[in-house]
Amino acid sequence: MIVSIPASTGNTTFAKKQMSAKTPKESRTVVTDLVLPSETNPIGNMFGGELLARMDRAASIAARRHSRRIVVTVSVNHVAFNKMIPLGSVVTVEANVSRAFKSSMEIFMDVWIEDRESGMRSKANEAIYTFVAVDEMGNTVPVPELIPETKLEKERFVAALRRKQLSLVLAGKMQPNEATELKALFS
Ligand SMILES: CC(=O)SCCNC(=O)CCNC(=O)[C@H](O)C(C)(C)COP(=O)(O)OP(=O)(O)OC[C@H]1O[C@@H](n2cnc3c(N)ncnc32)[C@H](O)[C@@H]1OP(=O)(O)O
Repeated sequence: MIVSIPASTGNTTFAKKQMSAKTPKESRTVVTDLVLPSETNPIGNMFGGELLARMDRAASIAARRHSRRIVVTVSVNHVAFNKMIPLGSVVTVEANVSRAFKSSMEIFMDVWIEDRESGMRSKANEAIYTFVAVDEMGNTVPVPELIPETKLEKERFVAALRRKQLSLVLAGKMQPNEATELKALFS
């Protein structure tokens, strides 16, 4: 997904404010919607592609709120379809920026479904996408730092560098011997 917002007002105070470090809760994005018949497979469960699209939209909003720039999906790093999501389910995608690098942001998504009678939520899926902030010409631009606050945010922040290196190695954009954080796991 590509999301566009006005990139600059030409006002330096505005630009500085855009670049100050932010916490995950400042860009947290929660999207709740039903599963309709047109979004299901022949056995009445939600299509994986529909969920991927919903997650892409939620993640792009979180990345845009964090960076206040145009953001594009550069990589879908991890998706786990752990649980079927039946027709009529109420599905909530919660997207949090887990780490910001120079121009890229890792977005961690937790997907929940809600029991109709009890209202209890259970975790159905999770996914990790990477977005990059760009200008109107498509050139990468810097993003604000992320300051994790909770224990979970701190864990995801630390692991994000390993995931970035793994993603870059798999994409052929980094040599395995340069992936120092990844190698440290095995030493
Ligand atoms: C048709 C479709 O693609 S539909 C999906 C919509 N998305 C798009 O259209 C995006 C298409 N891609 C692009 O325009 C370009 O690849 C860009 C602008 C995203 C990146 O351009 P690049 O020349 O690769 O820039 P560069 O190599 O500097 O990478 C930019 C950042 O992305 C990171 N990155 C690049 N590829 C990956 C990857 N596979 N996994 C994780 N991070 C990645 C880089 O590490 C870098 O991060 P940093 O600046 O935070 O250190």
